[in-house]
Amino acid sequence: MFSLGQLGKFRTSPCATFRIFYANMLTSSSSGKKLRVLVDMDGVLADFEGGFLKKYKARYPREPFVELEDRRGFWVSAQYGRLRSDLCEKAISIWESKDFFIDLEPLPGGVEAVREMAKMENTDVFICTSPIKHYKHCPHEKYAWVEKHLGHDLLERVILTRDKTLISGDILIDDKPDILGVEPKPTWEHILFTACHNKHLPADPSQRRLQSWWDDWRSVLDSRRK
Ligand SMILES: Cc1cn([C@H]2C[C@H](O)[C@@H](COP(=O)(O)O)O2)c(=O)[nH]c1=O
Ligand SMILES: [Mg+2]
Repeated sequence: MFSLGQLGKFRTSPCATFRIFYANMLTSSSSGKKLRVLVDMDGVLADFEGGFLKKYKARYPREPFVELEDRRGFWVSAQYGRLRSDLCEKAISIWESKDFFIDLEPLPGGVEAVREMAKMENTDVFICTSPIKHYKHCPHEKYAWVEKHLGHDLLERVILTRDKTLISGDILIDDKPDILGVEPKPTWEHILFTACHNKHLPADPSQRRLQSWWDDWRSVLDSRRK
């Protein structure tokens, strides 16, 4: 704030000076000083893998399946297709069904972490998630999941996109190891969130990880603050 002495040095009137001062304050807080955190949903906030396996076993009790500890690679459908070619379609039928996305359980600590981020000063948090192209249930249920677990206000912060490289942010917390799209140089640093399908990948010194929501995500955010 300015002292009265400092105000005397301004050529404009005190009222005009305060108007300029507050305008500058508003401009600087909305011009990129806040840390913008993008948080993925499936595999980061919502237990996609656990929910899939439970519903797959219930619908196809006699078919082979992959234990979560044996999961390799991001695409469930690809691994099931390698097990037996027709199982790829059976896997897809699970997440294309009504109530798949809304029924996903929250992953431990995720909802609490997002709620805390949303209250942090100088931080803007967004839920950044890719819907499936079979759009009958998924987009609606993703919004419903956010409302159910994070509350109505967080609906303002939902971004549905098939291409996360187009979204600007400082950090993207996501379980998919390779996040590609039309923008070759996304603005965010990708923090790889550990999941059953990516935990065996060799350590990559150029990519930071969060092992879970019990890991020190606050320090990761702080490390990107300007
Ligand atoms: C494993 C797997 C996932 N999907 C779909 C399901 C979700 O809508 C997205 C992943 O979204 P995220 O924002 O990257 O978490 O992909 C799929 O179509 N096939 C799969 O095998
Ligand atoms: Mg994900």
